[in-house]
Amino acid sequence: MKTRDWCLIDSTLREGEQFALGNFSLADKVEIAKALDAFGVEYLELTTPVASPASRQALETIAGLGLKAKVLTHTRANLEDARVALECGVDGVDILFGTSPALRSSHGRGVDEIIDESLEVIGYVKSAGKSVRFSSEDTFRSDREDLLRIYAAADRAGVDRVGLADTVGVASPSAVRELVADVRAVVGCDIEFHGHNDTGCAIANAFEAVRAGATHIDTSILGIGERNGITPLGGFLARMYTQNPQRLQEKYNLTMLPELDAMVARMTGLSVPFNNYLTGAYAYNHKAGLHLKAIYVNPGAYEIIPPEVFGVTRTLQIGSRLTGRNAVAARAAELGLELPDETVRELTRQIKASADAGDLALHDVDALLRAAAQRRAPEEVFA
Ligand SMILES: CC(=O)SCCNC(=O)CCNC(=O)[C@H](O)C(C)(C)COP(=O)(O)OP(=O)(O)OC[C@H]1O[C@@H](n2cnc3c(N)ncnc32)[C@H](O)[C@@H]1OP(=O)(O)O
Ligand SMILES: O=C(O)CCC(=O)C(=O)O
Ligand SMILES: [Mg+2]
Repeated sequence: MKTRDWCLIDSTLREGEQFALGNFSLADKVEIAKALDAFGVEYLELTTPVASPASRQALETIAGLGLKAKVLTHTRANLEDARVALECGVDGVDILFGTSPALRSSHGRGVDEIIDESLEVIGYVKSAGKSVRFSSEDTFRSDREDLLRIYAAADRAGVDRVGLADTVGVASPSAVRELVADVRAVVGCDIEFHGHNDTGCAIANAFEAVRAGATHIDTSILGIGERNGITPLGGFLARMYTQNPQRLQEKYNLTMLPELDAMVARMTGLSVPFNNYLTGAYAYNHKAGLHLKAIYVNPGAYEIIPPEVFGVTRTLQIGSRLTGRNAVAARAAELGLELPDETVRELTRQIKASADAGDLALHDVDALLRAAAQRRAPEEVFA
């Protein structure tokens, strides 16, 4: 399916800092910013400089690095916050205002006040010649008419982008598709989507947003953010790779992904999750006999994305009770051993029986195969 061109706003340095363990030092932040820039993300979003002295220092430092990626910061719809943001040398300011009943009861503004205060900040940032985005926080629990009125007003005021934020992860892919299409009908500017993963839809929702006309997608490395986080960079790119592999490879240095995931894992003191998209330890592990047979013939049989595209490698787990004779024969061939079919079948039976008490490591499988080959005349073993 043809989609509008889209780009990434990586928010590891803003949403990711809101992750429980996202306590990055200045050196960490600079390392993250440089790595994401080398990867090719188009925008970096950083925490508001009014959050703390170190937040301001990080924003000034990263805005001054001369990166190719544009540096944005995320502020309230508040003139003082915007003024400080501009002082820090950012390329653009992402402002937000909660529009749902739950958030309006927290900040206390009605729709007209939200519009008035936001337009003042939009005008202020535009007059400084910088880009500005308006996002309605908790979009998917907000009244549709209010939302469209607010977005249309922001668009008329010259905002560069409007943002839809699934702040609590309640949206489904069809809800995202419908709302992005409705917003697309009332604004001419770009549309951004920010999706939380509380109900496991963050990647699918970002994907539907793009298909419905969104141009900017928020991600973070490993998906870190408030609670269980947002659309993960790697998982979203895996989804988009299936749509247009060539375009993705042109846009980003995809083989850097394992490095990015490992970097944030190290900085947060966690491991990359075992089942992580693309870079998890077992994301390219093949175990069952039927799978192994097909993989030896054609890896695409059980892989939608070749692992080398994202700089990872596949593992074939041959020493389990689920193994099959084709896998055992293929491993023997890889070792340069030629074994008759009956020997391979017998070895397969042995491996299965042993593995019932625990998987055999590959070197144990290899030892069995070599021992079987040695029991035969050398001239029969090596063709
Ligand atoms: C869904 C999200 O992730 S939104 C982004 C969240 N990011 C952050 O919160 C950044 C880190 N935050 C901070 O460091 C602090 O909250 C600060 C510096 C921004 C503000 O600190 P404080 O002045 O101490 O206020 P506090 O955090 O207690 O309360 C938030 C204030 O902002 C107001 N506010 C909330 N949203 C907005 C908004 N979109 N625009 C303007 N004001 C807002 C609230 O009404 C409240 O002010 P009030 O007490 O006068 O009603
Ligand atoms: O500003 C935005 O679009 C998103 C803010 C945010 O982090 C959220 O609503 O979850
Ligand atoms: Mg968020």
